[in-house]
Amino acid sequence: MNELSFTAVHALQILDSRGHPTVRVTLTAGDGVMVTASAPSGASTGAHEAMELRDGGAGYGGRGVESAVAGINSSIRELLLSRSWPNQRTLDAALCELDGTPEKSRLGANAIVAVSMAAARAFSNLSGDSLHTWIAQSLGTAERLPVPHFNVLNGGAHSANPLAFQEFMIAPIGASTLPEAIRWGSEIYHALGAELRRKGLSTGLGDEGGYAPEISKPEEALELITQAITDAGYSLGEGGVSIALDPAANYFYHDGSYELNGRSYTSRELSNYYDSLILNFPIRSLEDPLAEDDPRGWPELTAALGDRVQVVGDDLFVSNAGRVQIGIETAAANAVLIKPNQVGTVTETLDTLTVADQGGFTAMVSHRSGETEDTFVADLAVGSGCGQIKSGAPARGERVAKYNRLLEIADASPNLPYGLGTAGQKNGGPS
Ligand SMILES: O=C(O)[C@@H](CO)OP(=O)(O)O
Ligand SMILES: [Mg+2]
Repeated sequence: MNELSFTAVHALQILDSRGHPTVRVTLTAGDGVMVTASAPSGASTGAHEAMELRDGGAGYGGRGVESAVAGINSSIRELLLSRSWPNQRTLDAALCELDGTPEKSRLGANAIVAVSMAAARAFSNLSGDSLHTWIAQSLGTAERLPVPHFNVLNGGAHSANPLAFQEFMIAPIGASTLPEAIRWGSEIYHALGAELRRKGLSTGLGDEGGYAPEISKPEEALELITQAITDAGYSLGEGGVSIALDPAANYFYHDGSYELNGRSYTSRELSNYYDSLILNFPIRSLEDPLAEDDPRGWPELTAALGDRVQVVGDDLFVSNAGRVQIGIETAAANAVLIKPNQVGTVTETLDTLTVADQGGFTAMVSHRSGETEDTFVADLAVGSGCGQIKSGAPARGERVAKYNRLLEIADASPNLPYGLGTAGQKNGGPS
């Protein structure tokens, strides 16, 4: 196989969907082909995420995105041009070595992930395959079009409303094709808007394009969403549309207890509360139901609910293979959320997917709340064959960029299967 060489490396600052600066990089390969990637950025972050160089955040040394860009245009540029590259793993390892810190804080995880994703595009071009097929070949997986999990109602750190839970997602698991799933999602999103207008509630949006009405109880949100699903003409649950929640519990965990609905919950009480929500609503997946600093709570919750719902670690695992391995050994969850910028390179992201799969965990590929028009995660979801993606609401450019990329892939590869696949088999849904 040919090795990859580069003739130019250039980074610049662009804006993300929240209007904050972020990094875009363009690499020119030896054959003249240019590839680009941009780094997203989270608002509700795990303590163990790789560290981006970001403006204004505490603990970032005030160096900001400008230094991330400067690092790419100097030392990373020098590294990439200094030799040819046999594969992604070698290139990512060299980036990590150049950074030299465990959390990628010197060059910045935002600089490193943008370069790593652009390099993956260059390697896929060199191999003559699409990015998703190159990912599948790197992982040894079968490609699959994932079930989109549309975040139609926002709370928590992604909105100003009093709702503690961060994300209320709809998953058209009963659709038979990806285009159909996307149509269902968009129809339900509009039905929800109409429902909110009828009730005199705000149709203002949160960070991920979902509505952010002034409601405070999760049950109210779930009633509105199930009504919208029915109004749009779809059935609830298997064969129709299921619901996934990301409470992002770090953000309502204070001094050892969970503060929501005007009271305090222990982790066991919160687990019982989720149990009642699961009984009353067609919920298939619960992400970060507990805080990352509640190590005893996670295995208890997973033992109680894990045979009925997917229990996904996001802030808990931060897409880190070592942390997922511990999660598997302690049965702390049964699934992992995959965000390349949480861990910082494509190679580490793929390794985490492999560890999860080997340990019997399912995986869901995810965007960040601060996004760009980059569509890498759409290809990652297809190539990994994990069967699930979340990319916000079916509205707003930076969110639909990913769904539109999935539609493009579906159009170009009509024989790819659609659906949850093993993610459904392990968690009670149809394949
Ligand atoms: O918690 C999450 O899952 C994400 C993405 O939806 O949010 P953020 O990017 O703010 O961490
Ligand atoms: Mg999350």
